[in-house]
Amino acid sequence: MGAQGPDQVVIVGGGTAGWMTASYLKAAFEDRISITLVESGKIGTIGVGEATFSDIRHFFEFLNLREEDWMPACNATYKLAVRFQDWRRPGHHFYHPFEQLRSVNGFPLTDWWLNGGPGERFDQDCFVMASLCDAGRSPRYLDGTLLDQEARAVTDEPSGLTMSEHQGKTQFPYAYHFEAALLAKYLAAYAVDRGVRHIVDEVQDVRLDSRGWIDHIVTKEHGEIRGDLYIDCTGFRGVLLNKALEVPFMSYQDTLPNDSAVALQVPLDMKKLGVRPYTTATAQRAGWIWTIPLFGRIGTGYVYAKDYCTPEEAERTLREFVGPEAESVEANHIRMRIGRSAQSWKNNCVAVGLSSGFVEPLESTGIFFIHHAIEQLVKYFPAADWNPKTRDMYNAAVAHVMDGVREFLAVHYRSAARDDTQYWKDAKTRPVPDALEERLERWKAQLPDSENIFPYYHGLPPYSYMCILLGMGGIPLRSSPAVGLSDDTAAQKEFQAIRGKAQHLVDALPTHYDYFAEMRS
Ligand SMILES: Cc1cc2nc3c(=O)[nH]c(=O)nc-3n(C[C@H](O)[C@H](O)[C@H](O)COP(=O)(O)OP(=O)(O)OC[C@H]3O[C@@H](n4cnc5c(N)ncnc54)[C@H](O)[C@@H]3O)c2cc1C
Ligand SMILES: N[C@@H](Cc1c[nH]c2cc(Cl)ccc12)C(=O)O
Repeated sequence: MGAQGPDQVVIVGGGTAGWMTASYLKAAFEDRISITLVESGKIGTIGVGEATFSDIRHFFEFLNLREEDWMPACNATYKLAVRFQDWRRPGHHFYHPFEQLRSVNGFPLTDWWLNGGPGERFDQDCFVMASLCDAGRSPRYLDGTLLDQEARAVTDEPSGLTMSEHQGKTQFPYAYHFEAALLAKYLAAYAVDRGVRHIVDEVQDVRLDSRGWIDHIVTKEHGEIRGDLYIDCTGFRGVLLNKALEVPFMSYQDTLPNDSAVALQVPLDMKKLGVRPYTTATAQRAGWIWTIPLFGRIGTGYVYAKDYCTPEEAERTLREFVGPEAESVEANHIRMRIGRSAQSWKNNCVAVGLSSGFVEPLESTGIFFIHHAIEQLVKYFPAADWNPKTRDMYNAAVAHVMDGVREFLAVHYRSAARDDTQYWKDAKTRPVPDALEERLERWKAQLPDSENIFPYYHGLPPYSYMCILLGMGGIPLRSSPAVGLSDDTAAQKEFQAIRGKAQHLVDALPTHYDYFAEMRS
């Protein structure tokens, strides 16, 4: 250990979590810490074609990586929204977009929409992005400029803030789709180039000292490896935190029953078919199917609850959904551990990634959890005295993010109008996390705002809750009485402005495919 504190870091696991952590810590502390990353050559990583939050741009900025550098290497595309298909009824869709919701006279535009919006679709009337998604547009022009003046101002946003500090200040207009396994490979080169020692070997044992702290790990071929701080990035196995240090795992299964997935990577002729600029989540009999457009292929998979559907049935449903293009592609069946570790940091071990916690990928939060954990680890990096208060603050921040996202996902199922199978009927009566029942009652009286959603930072702003409640259609909502009593001229003008801007952008912007064909040429 150095004079400042722990400076020998050992990371176990070479998936997205392991390499994101190694590269970020190197960017933060350079050669003032030494990092060894051990990954098994035999135990595979999870990588299915992932979607992200927009905040991940801060990760790339921190590493000084530009889109032109990393995106082509990861088959990445832009994500303007999540499209929820068939959650209300077959044939219905709505978007949860990356776009700040406008307010008029102190009320969100959605409140005015409930009182008398111009059309049937709240997403198209209140957000420009819904029309861009329907039309398959890129958020950038072919020369790389962002879609409009307002969004350009967002790129001048203050730098050097963590994600939680950015929340509510600006809303960047897009996130990404990419192959997480390729990102891990790309970041491995970045990290090794900056001095990270990379060992391919299996950790067979974790030896503790008399206080129960990790003393060293034992590998199959490289013997003992010692460090001050150990980072567990071993995925659902939780080799260090859950197994060796016996930190219990708290399941979220009572409120979020989906525990299984079957995934396919399907090569497609994107030139012919185009590339959708959004993630699609299509409701199914016992769960939902994700469709993530990558460059040259789609990542797709059925997330389901095995209490309601067998793996064979799930694979059959997925293959029928995708069509003949998937015939020669092998399916990957995955059991998901849904919930979080009781503490993600115990003694000298911090878990990052699936070993820390995971919820089903409905709102693409896995990589957001990793990014958030790494930012918090830097913020609360231990000193020589290993002050337990630092650890406690880290554990609270990480737990809040996951518990908050758990609530947000539970809202999706509780509010979905669909009730055609036992799975969807049970979704209406399944218990929800503490305090959400009361929040739902409040939202029936007044749309969600920052005062009445989950009270700690968890990545989701109030407008995200509004989108889900308005789109899912199963919970009665009403506009504020004050909106009904007010002159709505300004609101109607705003609706018109959105429609006009959407039309202009649909006409002016290139297709999503054309943008990436140009970027790669
Ligand atoms: C079905 C599904 C869909 C998902 N979709 C999304 C999405 O759309 N968006 C998103 O943000 N996230 C998504 N995720 C989550 C995302 O894929 C993961 O968070 C991410 O890939 C990080 O995984 P990881 O690195 O924690 O674990 P893994 O990828 O499982 O890596 C574990 C690593 O630990 C190593 N290891 C394990 N045991 C040992 C040992 N004894 N010795 C040495 N090494 C060991 C393995 O070799 C491997 O390198 C999804 C996850 C699943 C399951
Ligand atoms: N901080 C997140 C929150 C967010 C705001 N809008 C959306 C939309 C979707 Cl689909 C996911 C997430 C979000 C972010 O900006 O990424």
